[in-house]
Amino acid sequence: MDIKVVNLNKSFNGQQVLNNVSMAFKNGKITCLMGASGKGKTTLANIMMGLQKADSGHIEGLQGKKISAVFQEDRLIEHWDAVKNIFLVCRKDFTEDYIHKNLNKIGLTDYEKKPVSSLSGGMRRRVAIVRALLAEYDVLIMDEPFKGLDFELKKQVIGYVKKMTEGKTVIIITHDKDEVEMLKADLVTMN
Ligand SMILES: Nc1ncnc2c1ncn2[C@@H]1O[C@H](COP(=O)(O)OP(=O)(O)OP(=O)(O)O)[C@@H](O)[C@H]1O
Repeated sequence: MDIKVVNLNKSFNGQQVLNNVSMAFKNGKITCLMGASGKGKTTLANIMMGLQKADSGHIEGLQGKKISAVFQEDRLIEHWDAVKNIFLVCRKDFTEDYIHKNLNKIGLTDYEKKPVSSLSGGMRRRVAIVRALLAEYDVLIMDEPFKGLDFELKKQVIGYVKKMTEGKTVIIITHDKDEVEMLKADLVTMN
């Protein structure tokens, strides 16, 4: 079932952020959500994840679905290493060895037994991405997940995300048209 956002409204302190927003995300496909800063993309993602409540309107197609997420911030446990961060939330049938393989696949090296606080921004980003992808989910929501990765790395990580999410419903918030093309994703714009 597709995800349908129907007539969603949300205000903060009397300022309307979402004004009768309606849109759809295709089941089993990657859709990019674009729109100028401040248009409410993150707010919509938060409502989809149940982290915030809409003032009115509703969302269809998420009932009983497990959602995994990459937030704008990495939200890692700073004093734990990468593998421990991922192992905490990944599918219970995944081993530490499999986690290492996934980190290596997107070019991560020299991360072992180090607190993630000591890794570079691009390394931490990739840890957050692998953590989301190895969790159990039906729907994956990613808020500017590739921001800060250089072009070559972005290509590599996007290839990995595409492969790992085949057949899943994925929503990616981005400001970058190149990413939409590289992902061969559908595009939904917030006006
Ligand atoms: N908890 C909150 N309290 C008050 N205002 C908020 C809150 N969350 C978001 N806003 C406001 O809502 C508006 C939309 O914010 P949001 O982060 O959803 O936009 P966005 O489209 O994701 O922006 P960006 O592309 O810059 O990430 C902004 O004006 C923001 O200041």
